[in-house]
Parts: sequence; structure tokens; C-alpha cells
Amino acid sequence: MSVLDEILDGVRADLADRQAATPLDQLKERAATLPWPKDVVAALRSPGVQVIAEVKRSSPSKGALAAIADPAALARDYADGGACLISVLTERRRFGGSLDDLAAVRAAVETPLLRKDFVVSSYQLWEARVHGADAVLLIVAALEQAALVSLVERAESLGLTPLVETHTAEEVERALDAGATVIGVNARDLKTLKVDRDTFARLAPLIPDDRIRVAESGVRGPHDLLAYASSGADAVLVGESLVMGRDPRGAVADLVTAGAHPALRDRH
Ligand SMILES: O=P(O)(O)OC[C@@H](O)[C@@H](O)c1c[nH]c2ccccc12
Repeated sequence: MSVLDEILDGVRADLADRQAATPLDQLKERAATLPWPKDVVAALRSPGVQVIAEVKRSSPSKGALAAIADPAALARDYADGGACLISVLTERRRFGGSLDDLAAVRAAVETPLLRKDFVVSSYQLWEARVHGADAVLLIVAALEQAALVSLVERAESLGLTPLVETHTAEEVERALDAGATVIGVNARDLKTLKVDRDTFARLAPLIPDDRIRVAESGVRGPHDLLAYASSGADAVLVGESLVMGRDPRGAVADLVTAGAHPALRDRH
């Protein structure tokens, strides 16, 4: 069984518990009282390379990364540093996250938020909405094509922008067939956890210019952002190097400054 399969088993078990505790109708009623989600596509289309900063306590590859006692405070640092989108891991077993983290971050910042989890059911889209997300991650490798297509459509109908994550040429094809506007290329293979920073450069040419290309994982600092930018990235998604550093606000600001270099402007 791959790491991804193991994660998905745990995700489904936790999901079943939450579904037993909170009926879908209750989530729908709460969602109806909330403002419409923010326009994440517009935020990602701003000039230059945008920075997506991630709140992540641990990972299957490295174990514990950072305690993050106060995710809201970290998110405020990310927002002050100029992040265009904040990703909040909500998976509990391997990443140490929760929907409470997402809600706490929502209460603290105006920046658009991404629910980062292993979404396998539309119930999780409603949860994302109710806890303040504007975007959701959909991982192609975790979903049958029919499920991917319906989750993309359902997310959009709830006002949530799907970030559709790929790792191979075939997965890019599936993301495009599913109608994804925002396509992520993860340098990390979720089946083996290996990182290959060349993955983005290989797959980016397969993604048409009218889509938004997000390079995910492995960004250690501005030089990695610039390398991804030269291969066509519109945004980079950064976790580990931000949560492990002493100055997350400064680290985001340095990335934002690199991404705002005049040579990288007006890519769209
Ligand atoms: O911590 P990094 O190497 O900067 O990577 C961030 C992000 O790309 C990574 O957390 C991630 C990418 N895709 C995922 C899917 C699920 C969980 C986590 C992820």
C-alpha cells in the first residue's frame, strides 16, 4: 500500500466520524449564513509570481516540523509578509491539522484561504466552506476521474476555487479534462514521498497559458521561486521552509519580493 493509500484510509475513517457527528444539512444551513468566498483566481492572476504560504505542523516525510501553537498568529505573519493565499493543512493523522485551525486562521486574516486536505467527498467541500475556505485542494492521484470531475464542479458551485494537484503528465491531462483553471504540480510524489524539483519544468509546458500554474513543494527560498518562475510558474506553494524558519513574515516577504521582480510581471 502506498503512503497516499494509507493517508486516504485514515482520512475516510475520520470523515465517517465527522459525518456521524454533524449532518450535511447542518453544514448547509451554516454555509447559507456566510459571505460568498473570495475570488482566488483573480488573486493568483495578479502580476508577478504569487506566494501561497502554508500552515503545516508535520508531514509524512519528515514527521514533526513545528508545534504551531497559534496558527492564527502564523497566518497573520504570512499575510503581513504579502502571501496572496494561505494554505491550512486540515488533515489530522499525518499533518497534525484540523478544521479548527482553518476557522482560527479565517478569524485572523482577510487573505484568501485554501483548505489543504485529501478531499474524497463533497461533504468535505461543505466543511471547507463552513470553516472559511475560499479554495480547496483536489489531488488527482487520490481520485477516480468521475469523482474528480464532480468535485471540481461541486467546489465551483459552492464558490470554492479548486486547486487541482498533479504529479505526472497523465494527471495533468486529467486535470485539464476535469476543467481545472488552477493546476498545481507537486514536486513530491505522494506515493513515495520523494521530491524532484524538475517535475514542474517537465509538466508546465503541458498546461495551457489560460490556466494558472502552481509549483508546489521544495521551495527553500527565493532562488527556488525564481527557478520555478523561469519554468512558467504563476505561483509557488511553500510550507516547510516557512514553518521551520525563525522569521516566517520575513521569509514570505523575501519570496514576495523575488516574485515581484519586473522581469516576472504581467505573465498573463
Ligand atoms: O513543505 P513544502 O515542501 O514547502 O511543500 C508544501 C506543499 O506543497 C505540500 O505540503 C503539499 C503539496 N501537496 C500536498 C498534498 C497534501 C498534503 C501536503 C501537500
